[in-house]
Amino acid sequence: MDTRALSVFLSVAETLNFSRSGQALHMSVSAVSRTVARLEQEVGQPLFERDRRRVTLTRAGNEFREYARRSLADWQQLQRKLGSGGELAGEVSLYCSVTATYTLLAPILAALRGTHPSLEIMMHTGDQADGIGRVLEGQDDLAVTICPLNVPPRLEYLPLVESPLQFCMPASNCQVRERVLASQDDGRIDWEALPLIVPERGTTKELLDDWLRERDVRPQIYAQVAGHEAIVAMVSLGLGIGIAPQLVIESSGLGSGVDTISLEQGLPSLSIGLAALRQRLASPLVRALWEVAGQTYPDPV
Ligand SMILES: CC(=O)[C@](C)(O)C(=O)O
Repeated sequence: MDTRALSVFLSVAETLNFSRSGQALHMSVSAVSRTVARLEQEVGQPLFERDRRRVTLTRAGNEFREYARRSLADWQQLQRKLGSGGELAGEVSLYCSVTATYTLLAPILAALRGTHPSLEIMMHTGDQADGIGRVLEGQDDLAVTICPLNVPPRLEYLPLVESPLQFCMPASNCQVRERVLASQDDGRIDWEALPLIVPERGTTKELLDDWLRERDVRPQIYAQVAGHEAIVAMVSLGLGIGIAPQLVIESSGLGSGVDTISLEQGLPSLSIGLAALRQRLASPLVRALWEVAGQTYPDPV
């Protein structure tokens, strides 16, 4: 984009004097004339009328002045947005669970501060199960989420880490724990006798439902909860057994409050990663975060 030519034109449109504009722009009069002549060629019409006494704008020149002002203003705005030296600047909105902010995301954001210091993250936290819906509806550019069983075609998914989905029980002595331990001694857990704290919605709920159905277990649901952190918290209080990704159990700060229940045929491992609309990945800002995330976790399996 030849913004220089537009600036020269705007100066002449202002001074209506080629030599005065030349002086102001530190250009020779002939260079100013050549620049204007080139623009007139591109437009296909004269922009100025010149006679020996004065210079005036033609009608096309007046129109072109509006265009040149708009273009230069847009260009300057874009430059400001991109920061000096073409650096990416602007906001990306990201949805994730509280756990994801201080586990998965912490190293990604640290890397971003080095590579793209003017990229700002607008973070929204909540149940990771809502991430896919929020991205599909355009509420957020990106979400950290467990890979859905079926990735919608409009969506791109970038796996970052794997974490096994685990059953967990209270770590301190209580009725629930005693019952789990007693039934474990018999070699099998009586699932129907244990209060179960389960996810309200999302992939982990679907996986648990499948797991229970395959074993013909009709569980006693104690509570349906939004967010794995809430499940772990309730389990640590002795209210029941629950499920959560190992990552959430380990980093909950309540880690010592819950124990994982080891099973021969437990729940499947989960892929946790980033989701975005394909279309949104065309934005350089969204793409930058995506790429830095991929570099931060190069080997997700
Ligand atoms: C998907 C995700 O962000 C976690 C950390 O696994 C979760 O919150 O469940």
